[in-house]
Amino acid sequence: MKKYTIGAVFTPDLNKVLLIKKTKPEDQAGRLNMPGGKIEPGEGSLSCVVREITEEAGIHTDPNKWIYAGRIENAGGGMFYVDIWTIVIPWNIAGNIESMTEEKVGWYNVWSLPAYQCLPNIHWLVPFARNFHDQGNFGTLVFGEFKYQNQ
Ligand SMILES: Nc1nc2c([nH]c(=O)n2[C@H]2C[C@H](O)[C@@H](COP(=O)(O)OP(=O)(O)OP(=O)(O)O)O2)c(=O)[nH]1
Repeated sequence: MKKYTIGAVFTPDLNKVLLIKKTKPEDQAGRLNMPGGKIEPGEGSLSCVVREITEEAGIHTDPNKWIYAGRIENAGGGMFYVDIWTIVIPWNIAGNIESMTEEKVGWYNVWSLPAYQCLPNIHWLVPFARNFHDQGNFGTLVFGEFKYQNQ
């Protein structure tokens, strides 16, 4: 079973999301995704997302501030899952993001994500994750478990 995390990181105004230009795996190369990566043996899902954001964007995030948003997995389960985490970070930390690997990180306007550059499910994962922080939308919060059809 392959286990991954991705982190939806927002600025305090909820207008910008942190995305990374992927170079791997092959099906993601050249496209924008949220930062994240593989959960190491013995590592917790939350620890993984905190570590990956540091490794990829050079910022430390408070583990207590992350919200678990849901999980996407293959239909039937057993092959892989991706845990989705989300956080709002303070402006002074948002201003300090830095690409730590060849995969460049940057802030993107949530209202005008570049259509063809993003992984397809980014277009629903971003508003889904954003909803957890949007006080205007309290009461409509939906938690999820989303399964993909087996290929
Ligand atoms: N948005 C989105 N992300 C996905 C999907 N499937 C999937 O694996 N991911 C994410 C989870 C991981 O962050 C990343 C795949 O891991 P990776 O190739 O970048 O990293 P890796 O396994 O080498 O792990 P690491 O070296 O960064 O720890 O893609 C998906 O369907 N949608």
